[in-house]
Amino acid sequence: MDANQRISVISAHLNPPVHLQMEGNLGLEQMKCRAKGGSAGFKVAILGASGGIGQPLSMLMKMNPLVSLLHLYDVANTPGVTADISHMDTNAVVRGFLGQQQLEDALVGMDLVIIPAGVPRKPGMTRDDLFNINAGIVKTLCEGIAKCCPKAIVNVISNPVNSTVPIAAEVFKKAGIFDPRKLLGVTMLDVVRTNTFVAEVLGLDPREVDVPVVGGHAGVTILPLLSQVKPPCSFTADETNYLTSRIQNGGTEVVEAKAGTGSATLSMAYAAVKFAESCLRGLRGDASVVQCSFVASQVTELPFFASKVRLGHHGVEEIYPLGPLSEYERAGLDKAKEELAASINKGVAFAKK
Ligand SMILES: NC(=O)c1ccc[n+]([C@@H]2O[C@H](COP(=O)([O-])OP(=O)(O)OC[C@H]3O[C@@H](n4cnc5c(N)ncnc54)[C@H](O)[C@@H]3O)[C@@H](O)[C@H]2O)c1
Ligand SMILES: O=C(O)C[C@H](O)C(=O)O
Repeated sequence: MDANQRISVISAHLNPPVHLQMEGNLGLEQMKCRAKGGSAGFKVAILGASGGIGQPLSMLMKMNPLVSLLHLYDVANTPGVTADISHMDTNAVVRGFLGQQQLEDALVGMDLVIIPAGVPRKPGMTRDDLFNINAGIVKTLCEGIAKCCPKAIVNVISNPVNSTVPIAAEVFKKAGIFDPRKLLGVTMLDVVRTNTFVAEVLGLDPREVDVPVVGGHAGVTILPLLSQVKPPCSFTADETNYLTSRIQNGGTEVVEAKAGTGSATLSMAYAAVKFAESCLRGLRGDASVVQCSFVASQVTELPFFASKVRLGHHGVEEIYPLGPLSEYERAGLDKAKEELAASINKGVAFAKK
């Protein structure tokens, strides 16, 4: 870097870097080069970065060595969050973007876009009660993605996931860029919770436990396949009932404990980073990266369904079948599919309006 460039970088840092139009002669393209630094890495945008999930998620992604450039976008408070996180002495370069007029700059060139933008539940609400506000937010953000980074992998966190993922798909179809491999609804928190609760019952370290959770991300659509638990073991009927109910109501447990101040944020940020890291490892070409996710699918007759997927260079490379189900799980699957069908249709109808 020559002296002029150094002066430009210093002056940019004296004025908090809220957007990429740097002073001096350091333009967007050069900035992207600098952001790559000496080491290879992926470019990741977080939309809704100032929120309860967005802030810890931004912090954890800044700590992730696979990330070289981190764009933090929100309609509020990104200057402060960006200034704060940018002081962490990790590799990723952080840039903030505030408000709709900076959405496109936030998205250009991104490899992975994570969307936790939108309102959370309060006690007494279902995730579907968030539809009226969050559907429009996700639609607008996905229109930006379609225009500015149509090849990016997209991780949708905003609820109701069972509807927001179909909305995103419709937006991408309308723009002519839909690639089902690249759109992933984040159901990782259900897996994280399941592993934790199962480990409690079995007296194991949760890191040793792995249970697939299929279906969707709301109430009865969250279907843990306890019969497929690793390490293999069996549960009594009471244990199965207790675990299934606790897993399906895990979100509500947090919403009620937070008593009107929001829903899961910290465990969600943890789960989102675990999932995003798997997507990045897939992009990098790591073998056998498998997670559960709500994706366009032919595993059932529904157009979207959560199940185990293998992640690779293009996103979802393979979707695994559900495997053998217990009678209890088969009954759960019927209930899950009925509710899921309605949520998917609602999302599609909204996006087609
Ligand atoms: N998929 C999951 O497992 C899961 C888990 C927890 C929460 N959630 C969902 O994630 C969403 C966010 O939850 P939270 O607790 O972080 O909420 P929050 O209210 O704390 O934060 C949401 C953020 O989104 C921003 N925002 C609003 N409109 C925006 C727009 N048009 N563009 C960009 N940003 C915008 C807000 O300014 C805010 O910073 C909720 O819908 C919640 O239900 C999903
Ligand atoms: O429960 C919620 O509303 C948030 C999230 O979907 C969760 O599962 O914690």
